[in-house]
Amino acid sequence: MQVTVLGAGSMGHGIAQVSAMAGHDVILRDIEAEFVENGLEGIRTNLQGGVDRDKLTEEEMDAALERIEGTTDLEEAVADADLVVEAVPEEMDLKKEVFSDVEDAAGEETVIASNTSSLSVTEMASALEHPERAVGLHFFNPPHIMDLVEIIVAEQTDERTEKFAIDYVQGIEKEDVVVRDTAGFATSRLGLALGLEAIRMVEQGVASPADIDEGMEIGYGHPMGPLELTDHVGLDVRLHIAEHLREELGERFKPPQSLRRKVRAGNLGKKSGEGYYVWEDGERVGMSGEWGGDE
Ligand SMILES: NC(=O)c1ccc[n+]([C@@H]2O[C@H](COP(=O)([O-])OP(=O)(O)OC[C@H]3O[C@@H](n4cnc5c(N)ncnc54)[C@H](O)[C@@H]3O)[C@@H](O)[C@H]2O)c1
Repeated sequence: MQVTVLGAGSMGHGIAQVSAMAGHDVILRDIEAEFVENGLEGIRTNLQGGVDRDKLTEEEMDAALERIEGTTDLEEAVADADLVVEAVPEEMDLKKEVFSDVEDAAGEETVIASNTSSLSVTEMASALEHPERAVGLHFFNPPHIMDLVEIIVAEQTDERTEKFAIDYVQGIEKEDVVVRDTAGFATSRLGLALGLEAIRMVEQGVASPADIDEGMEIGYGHPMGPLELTDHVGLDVRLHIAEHLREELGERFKPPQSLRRKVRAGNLGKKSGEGYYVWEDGERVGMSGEWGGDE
């Protein structure tokens, strides 16, 4: 089938890659040629990494790359698409505009999906004349490594669309969980609850960030502790989602003061070089602030 991905950023290029690896024809669209090219370059780098680690053959890499085309032209990108997945920035107005523009240029049967990690798919679907074709496909970062896709069923999503989404996710060899469209879905809500509590524990001096993380890694088998994960996701992103969930679900998602302070100071985690840890060249080199340097 033909899959179109809108937005060639962190998530979009990965979604294009896993779709092409599963044999789909893929069009990757962004607003500037440079962004499209960066996305395609990211896919080449990921696939070459897979070849280097013997995860796939050179032939499989070439075949996947052959199936991916880049463009900046929205109409051309969606005209023949069976599935469009948007991975544009997390802003409701933009997502609604993109949904509506896609519907104007796509066929009647095209399923229109959002990779939102927290926004209401039901609200996005309301921008469509045929909202029953809308669904959420919440991929995890990075899509070519992470096995889960959360399928978000909006109020308007019909059975055909839900089944289509499940078949697509299984076809790209990912695991699906089906979740009703509620704030934070299943994974963002639980993941954030753990992250915010860990931040409050650091504020209260319960333990150092490294000890809290190690407790969850070794004691609970989490691949990464909640504070290091917060640094990876971005403190600004977590704050934004916490504010949204507080509004929708109540005070238990109230963002801790230290999270706000760090964001105001520009300490956004790995991407800025400091969050709950200090980062150099993408590596964790120590703890931030009062926990002073060494771990
Ligand atoms: N980054 C993550 O860890 C993560 C994980 C799961 C879900 N998400 C969700 O995925 C979506 C994208 O996030 P990201 O981190 O990839 O963002 P990003 O900023 O890396 O990429 C977004 C891309 O969309 C492009 N874009 C903007 N307007 C567009 C339009 N009208 N049409 C096509 N492209 C457009 C931008 O130029 C940019 O290249 C968001 O909804 C985010 O919440 C992100």
